[in-house]
Amino acid sequence: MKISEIRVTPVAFRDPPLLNAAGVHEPWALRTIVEVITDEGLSGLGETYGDLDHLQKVRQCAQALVGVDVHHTNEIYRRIDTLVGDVVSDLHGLTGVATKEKSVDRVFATFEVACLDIRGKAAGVPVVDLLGGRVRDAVPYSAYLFYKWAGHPGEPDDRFGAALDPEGIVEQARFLIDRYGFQSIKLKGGVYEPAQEVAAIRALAEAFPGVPLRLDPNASWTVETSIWVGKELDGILQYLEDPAVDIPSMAAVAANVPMKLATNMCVVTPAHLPPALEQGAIGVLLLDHHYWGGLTRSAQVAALCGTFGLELSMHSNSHLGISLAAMTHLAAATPNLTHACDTHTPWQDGQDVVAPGALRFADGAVPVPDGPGLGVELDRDALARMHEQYLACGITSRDDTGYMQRFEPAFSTRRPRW
Ligand SMILES: O=C([O-])C(=O)C[C@H](O)[C@@H](O)C(=O)[O-]
Ligand SMILES: [Mg+2]
Repeated sequence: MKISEIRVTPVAFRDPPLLNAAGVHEPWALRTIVEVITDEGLSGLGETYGDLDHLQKVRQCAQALVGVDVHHTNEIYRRIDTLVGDVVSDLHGLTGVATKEKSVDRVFATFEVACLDIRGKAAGVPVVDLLGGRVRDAVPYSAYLFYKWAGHPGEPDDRFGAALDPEGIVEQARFLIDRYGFQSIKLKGGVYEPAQEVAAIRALAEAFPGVPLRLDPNASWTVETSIWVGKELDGILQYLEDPAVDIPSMAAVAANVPMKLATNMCVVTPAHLPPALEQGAIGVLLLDHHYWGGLTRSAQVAALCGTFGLELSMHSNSHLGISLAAMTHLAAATPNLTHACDTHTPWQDGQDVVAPGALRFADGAVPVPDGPGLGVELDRDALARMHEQYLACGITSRDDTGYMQRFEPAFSTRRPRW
């Protein structure tokens, strides 16, 4: 089953003004959709970041993969490793440092997912079966709360409304839980003074007793502030995500707070695991196949985490249904991924490049799609429409900070901020 063609299509979709430590989400989020087609006429789907420098690398690598068998992912990795010469970093900086290895893994991941989609279709089995088979029929996700403006400046309010204080955050949680049935809650912090974010978590604990809660300020706090927050939220947080900026400061926090620390920022590539383990910096790793090198490599990292006593959750950026399907197959096949995963799906509010039906939420969980491969089909009209949106929207790389500075020129992403 040799690759005969790869189509790479950047797309844009509406995104609400979600606030984070880097600034605020722009009106359009970007993704790149990859279709790998084989000489036998089977095709597979991948989804990845839409930032221009990453898109260019995906395009360049796509050409170099024609002729490779879809089973030969080592050869696919080798070719991509040769081509991805320099480091690609996120402008928003919310997924940790950029390294050469991570840049290669980020490009490779989308092709690996598409190859697994093809291999599943060829064998007549879902991708989860290529990863060892399901250990759960449905994958729990958490309600991913954000402080947010009522709407983008100059536009009408969106359907989610404003959430600028603890009451607004509780209201947002109710809105998402009523619609999706989520049974865990994550609050994106690093936006307001830590005391306000502590108050928001306390308000959530009161409104949703017994529901696991997490807080993620994206490395906005000093070690001292992180320890203060950790002690304030003793017995309330399930885990505290990336309070401090690097492995040594996370280790200093971990030694002094009662709950486990989680990360998708200080451990983002295999080379970060040994120092993080040695220093006891984290108790939970947020996997993300988009930068951990695809589904198979993520499963290997998960096994390693099991060996070394790290718990697992899953990280998410703004994404569409191909990614949600891939995340769900991976999580369904990963026995030690016991925490509910992050997803931005509710914020995309039904916009998608995949045909409706295969993916749905029931009680906050996504049942593993049954069809062969990823189990999702491309909606070509939606793809064309979202590509037109990409061409028209004028955004080519995510820049939460630049967008925020249009409204608050003094806004700074200094870390730690508090
Ligand atoms: O640390 C995290 O969980 C993230 O960085 C997830 C997303 O990037 C989130 O912060 C966002 O989209 O603003
Ligand atoms: Mg995080």
